[in-house]
Amino acid sequence: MKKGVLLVNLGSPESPSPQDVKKYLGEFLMDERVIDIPLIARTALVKGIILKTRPKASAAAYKKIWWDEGSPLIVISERLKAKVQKEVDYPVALAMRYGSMTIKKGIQELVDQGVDEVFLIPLYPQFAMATTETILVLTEELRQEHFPNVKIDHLPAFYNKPDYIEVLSDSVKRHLGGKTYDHILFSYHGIPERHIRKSDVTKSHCKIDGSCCVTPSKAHEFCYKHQCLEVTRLVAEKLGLEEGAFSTSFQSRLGFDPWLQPYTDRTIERLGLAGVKNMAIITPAFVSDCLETLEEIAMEGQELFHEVGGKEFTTVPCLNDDDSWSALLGKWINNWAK
Ligand SMILES: C=CC1=C(C)c2cc3[nH]c(cc4nc(cc5[nH]c(cc1n2)c(C)c5CCC(=O)O)C(CCC(=O)O)=C4C)c(C)c3C=C
Ligand SMILES: [Fe+2]
Ligand SMILES: [Fe+2]
Repeated sequence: MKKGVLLVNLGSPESPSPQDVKKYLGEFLMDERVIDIPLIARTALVKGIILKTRPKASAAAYKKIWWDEGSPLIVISERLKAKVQKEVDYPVALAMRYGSMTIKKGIQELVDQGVDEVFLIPLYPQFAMATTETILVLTEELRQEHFPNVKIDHLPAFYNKPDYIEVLSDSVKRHLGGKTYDHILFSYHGIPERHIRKSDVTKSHCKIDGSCCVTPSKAHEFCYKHQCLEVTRLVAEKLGLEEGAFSTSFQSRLGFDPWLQPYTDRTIERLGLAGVKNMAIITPAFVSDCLETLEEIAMEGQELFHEVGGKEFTTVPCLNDDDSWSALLGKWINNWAK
């Protein structure tokens, strides 16, 4: 069998125009694992409400972070792919869950090079139904329909792999440069609390309040909140951060359902009002910088912090195309191929 690798990230609009943003959001939010309500209600919510107002505001946000080469998330993922390719002897392709760089095209690109055994790498450290699961389900559907002779393995969520924690901690240390901060905030993309309950394989473990997340359980293999809290704990331990000098929060909520808490914007506000002058923020749910890190955190978050009396707001870049990150992916790929 000939082996190949498919890296998959979320995707981005084709351009920051309201039309392209609307098209992208339409595909993304109509995914039943992102907005997980019945089709009729989802269509009414997405097409009848969200797509009438959000594309204009989102397009303005995308314009602020767009690069000459395109969307930061796509450009960074392409740079990462090129570096991973240098680490391994197998063909590496890149696809996005939404948009024109489809998973089907990614598999086809590998098949055209003779590949019939694919290592699928969802580029998310933590499992969530809105990210890893939707990639795995769609890939399996595509395999059955178009590539029945191709074998596909995948890399599970890697949030607690010691080598990942080491690479992430080293990157954070390098970017924080030995300075001391009043507070270090680990901000993860939020999800509705309901998603946590749905992904609970035991059907009774997850209580959302966080107490369950520190009680060992089979549920943790698919519990986004547990996995986020673990990344914070493990990185804080590696960096020797003291209890109280760091915390975890969840950003980017949408709609009126309860999402994982505490919310990042309210946490930044609370920290500033409590007298924190100098804070750093790390975003380990994202492996590449994107709208949610470059605009929501580095721009909006900073503005909010200054409004409530904060002075220095340092954002740590994602792993992006760091040499140590591409080398680690190369190591995981070579281990899989053995
Ligand atoms: C119900 C809505 C959403 C869920 C659930 C959700 C989960 C989720 N998303 C990411 C990663 C990214 N999300 C990004 C953008 C983004 N996310 C949502 C909604 C949900 N995400 C929206 C509407 C948007 C678009 C922007 C906006 O209008 O606010 C991005 C950035 C993409 C880019 O082009 O830069 C990423 C990355 C994770 C990891 C996650 C669950 C764990
Ligand atoms: Fe999102
Ligand atoms: Fe939990």
